[in-house]
Amino acid sequence: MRRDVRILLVGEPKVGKTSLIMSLVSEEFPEEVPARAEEITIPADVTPECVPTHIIDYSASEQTDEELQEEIKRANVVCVVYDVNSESTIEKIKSKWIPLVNSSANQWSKIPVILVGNKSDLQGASSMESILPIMNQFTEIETCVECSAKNLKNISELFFYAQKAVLHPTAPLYCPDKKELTPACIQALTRIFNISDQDYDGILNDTEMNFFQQHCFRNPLSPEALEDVKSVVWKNAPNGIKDDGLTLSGFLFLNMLFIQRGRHETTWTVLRKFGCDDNLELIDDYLYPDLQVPHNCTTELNHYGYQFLQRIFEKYDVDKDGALSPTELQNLFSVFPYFPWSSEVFNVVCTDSKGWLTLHGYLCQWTFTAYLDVHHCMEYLGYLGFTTIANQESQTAAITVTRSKMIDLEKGQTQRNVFLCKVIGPKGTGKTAFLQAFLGKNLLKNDSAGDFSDYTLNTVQINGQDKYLILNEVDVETEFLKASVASCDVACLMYDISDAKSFNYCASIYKEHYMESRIPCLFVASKADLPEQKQEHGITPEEFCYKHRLLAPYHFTCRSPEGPNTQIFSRLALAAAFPHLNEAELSTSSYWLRVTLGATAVAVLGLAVYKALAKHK
Ligand SMILES: Nc1nc2c(ncn2[C@@H]2O[C@H](COP(=O)(O)OP(=O)(O)OP(=O)(O)O)[C@@H](O)[C@H]2O)c(=O)[nH]1
Ligand SMILES: [Ca+2]
Ligand SMILES: [Ca+2]
Ligand SMILES: [Mg+2]
Ligand SMILES: [Mg+2]
Repeated sequence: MRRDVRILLVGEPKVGKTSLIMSLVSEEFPEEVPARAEEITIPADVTPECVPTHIIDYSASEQTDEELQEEIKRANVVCVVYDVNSESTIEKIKSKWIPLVNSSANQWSKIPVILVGNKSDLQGASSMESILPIMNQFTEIETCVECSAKNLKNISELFFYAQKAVLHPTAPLYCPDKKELTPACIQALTRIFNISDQDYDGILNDTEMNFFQQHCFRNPLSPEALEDVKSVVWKNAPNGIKDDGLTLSGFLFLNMLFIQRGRHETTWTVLRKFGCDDNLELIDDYLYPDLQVPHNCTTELNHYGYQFLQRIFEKYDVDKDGALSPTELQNLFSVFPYFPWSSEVFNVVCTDSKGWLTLHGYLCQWTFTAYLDVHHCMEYLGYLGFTTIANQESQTAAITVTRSKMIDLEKGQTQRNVFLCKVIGPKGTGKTAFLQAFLGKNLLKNDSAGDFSDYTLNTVQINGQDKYLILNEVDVETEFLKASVASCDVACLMYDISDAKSFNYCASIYKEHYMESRIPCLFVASKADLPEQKQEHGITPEEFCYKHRLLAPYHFTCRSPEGPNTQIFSRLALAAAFPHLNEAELSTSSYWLRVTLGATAVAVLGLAVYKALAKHK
């Protein structure tokens, strides 16, 4: 909504423009007036809409045509004044004044016009007969009013209408020609209806209408008023009421009625409460609230966020099967201007056997967006009506910004719930298979289809609590690893047991990026079902890890009868959550490490022996 209003009065000489302004200001009719009144400003607190308002006079005897055009450009609304007793001043409305206003305004937005018939005290018959055809011809005319500067009749009304035409314009909402709401208005109101229809039965029941009323107008609706509203709709639009509640068409009808009765401000209040600007687009302040995320801090959904999102899931899971079918998901996003999630999503988080998002997968996806792209996350929450339903000032209430990781490291504990793990290794090592295994999907069995993302996300239990772990695969060959890419909560360096060159990459990545850092590291030996090749590195991976006080490489394979072993993911999460423990733990337990190192060697040997025996069969 505009923060000030500039009203310009134009019209033929001697119709009474200056007198109208003087009458408003002094509350009495001035017998003598100058040709042109000084610009006056009415302070916000004495105007009905509480917006400072400037009133500007025009006089042909004092101003040039250029000056007039300049003033029209600066005006927010133009009052074309005529004399109700003078046909020639009425004729000039369409032959001169409205074309002049239109040609001065910029081509995209027409300046609203109000027709003001002055000197009604001298009037014989009403001028309405001559005025109505003009109103029909020019849709930019908001309204017309007959008044008298002499009797002080309708003077404050005139300025009130002018103010309203600026603050609550008709044009975006309503086509006077077709006598219906504009498509943009229908779209905006439909979104509002869908958000307010909390149980998603297509009807606003009494509770939902009260909630809506409270949200928009901060006051409750009396039971009588509620019944009145419903009966007005029922009488005029019978399919506007169903099961004693308001349907979407009833809701649209009601808003049209407000507008037709000149109560635009009611519909505008509703639209603005739900974030619309004067063009019926959601305003930036609403979609992108300011949120500062300092360096070394991350963003997570908090319980307000999860509670709201779960509610939305349950609302749209109409068949209550615990998963969102494509149609259900489509409906969930019906309040969005575009579909926000690509098909990749279905390979980033868990789905059911049909490939549909379960509540768990859905919450994981939101967690993911909140962590990696918090501004989009808040934008989406805005479309979904978070502030309305959760009764919060802005979407920032759904987000927790974690404290700096430096503090976590100092204190030796973290309040974070979401951790980022980089899975780094040469191309073809099996990173994607590893990432998909985290979702319980076996790439070798073609459990998953479609586009793979470089990310997967799931929950992992740490000390009985669910934590989110994000895996992000990074090919080391394609781009030389940048420090910013290396940064994470835990690094998973992956080499291919069957490729003699692959460990070299991991070893150099480790030395370059992690050896001196406080980021815990785990080595994973992939394709553990294949015969192990001797790595072309001075020392064996086991020796390398031992030397650098790391856990021995974890052997991982997707090709085992019982499917991939997922224990590694708990290990990664644990290392991410307790980075400070790792070094200490490892240095005091080196004896035990040596034991596990030995055990691994035997296990590998065992496998090799088995393979050799199998060959001989
Ligand atoms: N009876 C009657 N006379 C009015 C009314 N309003 C203005 N007049 C008279 O009409 C004449 C012109 O009024 P102005 O206010 O000077 O008209 P204006 O439109 O400002 O004229 P310009 O500045 O020359 O363009 C004056 O004699 C006013 O007293 C009214 O409501 N009723
Ligand atoms: Ca409902
Ligand atoms: Ca469902
Ligand atoms: Mg004048
Ligand atoms: Mg890959």
